[in-house]
Amino acid sequence: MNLFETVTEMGHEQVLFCNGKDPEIKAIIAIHDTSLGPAMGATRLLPYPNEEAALKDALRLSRGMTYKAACAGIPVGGGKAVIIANPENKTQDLFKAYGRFVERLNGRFITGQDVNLTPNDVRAISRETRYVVGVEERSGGPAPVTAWGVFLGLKAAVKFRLQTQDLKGLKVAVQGLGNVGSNLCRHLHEHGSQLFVTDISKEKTQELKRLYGATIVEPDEIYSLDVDVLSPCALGGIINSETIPQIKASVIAGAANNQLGLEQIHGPMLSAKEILYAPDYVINAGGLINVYNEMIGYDEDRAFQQVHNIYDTLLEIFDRAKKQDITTNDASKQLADDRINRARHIKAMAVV
Ligand SMILES: NC(=O)C1=CN([C@@H]2O[C@H](COP(=O)(O)OP(=O)(O)OC[C@H]3O[C@@H](n4cnc5c(N)ncnc54)[C@H](O)[C@@H]3O)[C@@H](O)[C@H]2O)C=CC1
Ligand SMILES: O=C(O)CCC(=O)C(=O)O
Repeated sequence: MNLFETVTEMGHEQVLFCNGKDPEIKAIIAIHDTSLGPAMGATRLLPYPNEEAALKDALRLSRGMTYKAACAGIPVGGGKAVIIANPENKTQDLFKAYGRFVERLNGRFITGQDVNLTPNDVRAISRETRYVVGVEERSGGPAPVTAWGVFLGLKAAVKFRLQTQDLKGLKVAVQGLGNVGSNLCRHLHEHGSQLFVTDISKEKTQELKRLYGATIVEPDEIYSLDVDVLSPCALGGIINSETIPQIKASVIAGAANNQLGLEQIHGPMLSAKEILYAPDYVINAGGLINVYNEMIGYDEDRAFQQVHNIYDTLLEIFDRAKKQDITTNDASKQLADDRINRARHIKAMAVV
């Protein structure tokens, strides 16, 4: 990878390689754009196959955070961090060392809990830095709010594509029954939808069957189900050249970040199949909205009100895509770019 060419092309302001020996730490903090405010983005920990994969993840996720904040109308920028480690080897000292790197950025980057971090790990980071959000004691953790936003976004997509507001009897396939996916299933069940679920954890699928009468399917069967909606709530990159031909759902609306393998190839492939894709960083903005509210003084009513806007924002994006005959992903980028450029313009005017 040609590093400077890549970050220039993607528009990153800064990429920080955090390296330490005692305790051993390898982490990457990517700050994409701070035009709207300090960069916000949670930290994930994964045993990446190589350093390039970790860097690519950090770069793409942080860019997604810039678009997420802009589309949600939240005055923060986009950042994200990855720690390269096996979850089995994580220690409180590792997170404290990581927290010191975050602190040294002096508020340019504010982080929280993503894949493989627990509330306890976030607490360890917060011992070394003020710039942490998503602490359970303050706002209850972001996942329930994210799930509510995904539920509203799914409703908007169903309204636009299937011309109905009624979710009763709607067949929804949910991939990943973690913190977000399980809460989403609860909302869908309460609205009478029929659930088809998968997870690599048998315990989680059994629990959803017990609670909501969900039909359990194997992980590789989830794409080809004859359902109305496919809701990816596990991993990124799962909408790709291999899975798109299998998909029978006419709506994709889920929480996972970076769902499209390659945006410029797989976005148009979905359009060609008339599958309506709810851009991930728009529909899953509830977590960011929640932690932003925590940062400015938590008010649950205000946070939920801001999450409600996801419904209208998605309808606006679907409409824009239809009118201009572009992908929904490109339409959401347009919306984000408009807002970011306006903020840059106002800043430039203030300097003159
Ligand atoms: N937690 C939040 O507030 C937010 C989460 N997201 C994204 O939403 C997704 C889900 O987040 P969480 O629920 O918090 O994560 P989680 O870690 O609680 O849940 C993920 C679930 O996916 C399952 N899974 C992993 N690989 C799978 C596979 N191949 N097939 C089926 N299931 C598989 C895991 O066993 C786990 O149950 C992630 O991509 C995350 O980045 C995005 C915005 C905010
Ligand atoms: O939890 C955070 O710090 C912001 C939310 C986030 O990282 C995400 O939406 O992926």
